[in-house]
Amino acid sequence: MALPQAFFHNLMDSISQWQSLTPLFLAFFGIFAVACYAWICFTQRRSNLPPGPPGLPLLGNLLSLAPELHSYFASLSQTYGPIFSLRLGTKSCIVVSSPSISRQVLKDHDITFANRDVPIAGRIATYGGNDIAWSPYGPEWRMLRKTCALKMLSNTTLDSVYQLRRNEIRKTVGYLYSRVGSPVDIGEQMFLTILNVITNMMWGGTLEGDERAAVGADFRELVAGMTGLLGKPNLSDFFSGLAWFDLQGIEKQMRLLARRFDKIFEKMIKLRLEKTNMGGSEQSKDFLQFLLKLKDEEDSKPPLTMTHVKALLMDMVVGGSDTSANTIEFALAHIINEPEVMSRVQEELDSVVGRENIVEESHIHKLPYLLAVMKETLRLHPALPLLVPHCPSETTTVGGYTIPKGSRVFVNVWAIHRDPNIWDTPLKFDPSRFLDDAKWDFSGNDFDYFPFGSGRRICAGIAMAERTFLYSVATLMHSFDWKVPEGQELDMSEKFGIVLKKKVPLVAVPTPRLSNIALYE
Ligand code: HEM
Repeated sequence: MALPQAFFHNLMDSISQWQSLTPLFLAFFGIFAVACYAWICFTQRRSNLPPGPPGLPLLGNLLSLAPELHSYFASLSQTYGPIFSLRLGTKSCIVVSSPSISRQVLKDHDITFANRDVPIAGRIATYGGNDIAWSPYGPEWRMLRKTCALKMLSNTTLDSVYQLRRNEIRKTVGYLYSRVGSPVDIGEQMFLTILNVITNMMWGGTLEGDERAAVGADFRELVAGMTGLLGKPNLSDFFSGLAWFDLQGIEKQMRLLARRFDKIFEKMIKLRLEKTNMGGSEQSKDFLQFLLKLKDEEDSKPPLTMTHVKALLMDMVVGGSDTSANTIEFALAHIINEPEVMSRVQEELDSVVGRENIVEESHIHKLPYLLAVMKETLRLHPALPLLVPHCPSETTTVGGYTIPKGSRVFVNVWAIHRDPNIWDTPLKFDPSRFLDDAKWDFSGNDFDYFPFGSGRRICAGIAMAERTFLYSVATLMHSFDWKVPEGQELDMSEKFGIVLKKKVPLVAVPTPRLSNIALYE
């Protein structure tokens, strides 16, 4: 259903439940609407906002938004240029779609734009925005980011928990071997593998067996629910006066999901504290234990509270799972779709790993073609196509236009990655473009290519994402040949959300390619 229809449908549903709307409320609403409109006209006339499509009184451009926001914004930039503005209710939104303007936002004015305009759904999901992704730029954000960088996402920590990744990926290989000849939902398998790695790093062996599998299934549903709600335009964000009514029910749904997450976190924290109190060899060195210890240290500044601890756990689960799993799913879809790419990936693996061994993480640095496949996948399908929206802490001039303090700034990295002025045959999946030119990496220094963002708010999990992708795809392509089920065709279309995903899940059939059965155990 198109967004405006869906939007109105929801709205009418909500309104129809409100049989008791009183004339007083309607009068209040009318005065409020007229006042908002007058105020917006007044401020717009005085401002030098970037150009943009004309909007309706009060609603602005809300009703013309298309569900696939990233491609819709790309098409608007063809008309209105590399920086344009939209008005969504009372909120100014700015969309940036060129390397030079992205550089101004994310590098020249990095500190000013290193803030977030936190949507209501984001605030509820993260214990009031007390996490890394939604905290405003400042000491608290710095402390949270440093804590994660040092204790969960650094190369040293990642090296020390390689065995966890290895165990999970070997379990997945074993499962796939049991499904030889049958269709497998690859995104689902990758999500569960990655989630198990992350939760293992967070709270170690706290859960075992069936209970662990049950928590995994629960998480997948919860993460999908949360990223879905985070990608939906919410009236309450665009008309703060209406937030109280939660007309689309987004706040209510998010509260339910957040409560379910919280229950799991509470349980893990309780179990971890019990184990820690038992002392001695029972103590393990997982992230949760480190956080709980840091929380009790009086000299930690700013102090780390229990709310922060839970919000960080949420960032790791929600930020780290769907992003990596969806990228792997897109990559495998392209590899399966392009026999030449599949041959080159497998030839490289055979020459570096050999068919008598299994892939180890130490191999991944010797696989330049596979790294090029990762870069090409993230060029065509950057996991966060509009990054996490930025927000200037003061009114700033960018590209000659005024960007008002508090506006929501979308950087359309998806459009830049497909710009024919930058890329030859931009819609073709061609990893070799990254072999010929080594200038593109994940550092965010080049604004032609920055799938992890750039500047202070660049992704905190790049090292983990890179290892997860390369190790998983290498293992899957080394152990199996893949094809789509008889009579089916691969559909490569995307579905927009705060995290981009495949519209149609990738289902493929594995065939073993290693002769020694022991390599699948
Ligand atoms: C293919 C995988 C991934 C991609 C493409 C990706 C991409 C991104 C992007 C584009 C941003 C926003 C940057 C900005 O706002 O300018 C971001 C933020 C973030 N990512 Fe990732 N990410 C991935 C995996 C991960 C993983 C595995 C983790 C951790 C386990 C992680 C944790 C975070 C966090 C905490 C932030 C917020 C940073 C901040 O606001 O300071 N990401 N990511």
